[in-house]
Amino acid sequence: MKNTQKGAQMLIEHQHPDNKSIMVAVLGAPNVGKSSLVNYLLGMDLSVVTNKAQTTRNKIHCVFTVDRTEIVLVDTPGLHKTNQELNKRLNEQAREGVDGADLNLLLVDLTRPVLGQLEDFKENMESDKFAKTWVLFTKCDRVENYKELPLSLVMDKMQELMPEIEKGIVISTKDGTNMHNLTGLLVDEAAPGPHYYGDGSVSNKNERFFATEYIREQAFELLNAELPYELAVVIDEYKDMKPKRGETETKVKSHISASILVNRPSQRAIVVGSKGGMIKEIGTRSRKKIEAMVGGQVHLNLHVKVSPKWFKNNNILEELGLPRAKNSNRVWRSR
Ligand SMILES: Nc1nc2c(ncn2[C@@H]2O[C@H](COP(=O)(O)OP(=O)(O)OP(=O)(O)O)[C@@H](O)[C@H]2O)c(=O)[nH]1
Repeated sequence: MKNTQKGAQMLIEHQHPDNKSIMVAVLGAPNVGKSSLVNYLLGMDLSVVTNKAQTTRNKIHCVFTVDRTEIVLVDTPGLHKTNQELNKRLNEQAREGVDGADLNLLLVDLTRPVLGQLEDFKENMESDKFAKTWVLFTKCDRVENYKELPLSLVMDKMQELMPEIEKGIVISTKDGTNMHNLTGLLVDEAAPGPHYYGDGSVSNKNERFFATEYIREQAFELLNAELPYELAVVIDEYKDMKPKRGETETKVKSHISASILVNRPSQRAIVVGSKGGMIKEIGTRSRKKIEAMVGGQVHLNLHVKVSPKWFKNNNILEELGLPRAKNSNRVWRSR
């Protein structure tokens, strides 16, 4: 997906001799605040955020620049113990996220026991080798007197468990604690070289991908309990209509038909809601977000389909960008 700056000028700019870049994997357990961090640094709501665990299902490159430094954040699904096929593939996405990263940001939630989160991370990552890692202690706005916590002792223990850990930073994306500081540290850490994304892209994923994400995000927000985890969104049709003569670019209409897949017929009834109220609300909310992304009007058609055990179906998982085998879709060059 691209930002609005002119392509040719940007291609020249990305070759500038003063350019620097860094690839940063954003890792941690479900719900620790990975996507919130990415969106904060990006300055836009690109990655989906909900209060439910396991919202992010794909590794997503999110790109921003500070002066001549390009920072590529790789948002990843939360790592967790699992035997289920879908969850195994989510873990695989996170493992691929560290592949080729110059730096890992390992997020641990200050409102939960922190050492346990690190132990789980090491176990679920199934690797003994990591790039340089910084621990980000998240959600400090929710911890009274966090400054009095014995974090240097915790850091010593963490470094014993994982020697790649170089430093720890307390942050909050709610009140901005240390976010400016973190950006500066990332810029300092970047190495001289051309930008990975010189064409103005803000992500390696396209608008079609984010359309499914925003529909799923709204469904996650609006539906209760366990249902969201048995739900997926696939696009059936995505058509950009050219503006008619006299119409401005901003009036461009996209026609999107998408299906919300559920596992059982009873779930279909919940997603449709009484008199279609729930699906209508999911549609209205996600359409607004997609319109903000594409900068034009969107006509969104949503259907709910029962697709039993879709989360074990290889074809559907592949369509959702979750291949079985280790299969990196990196677009950057190695240094
Ligand atoms: N109070 C507070 N809440 C936060 C902060 N960062 C994230 N949250 C909340 O924590 C919840 C999870 O945030 P996400 O950014 O979706 O977490 P994630 O790690 O990407 O989650 P997964 O996609 O499940 O792996 C959301 O309700 C956020 O609003 C923070 O700094 N302070």
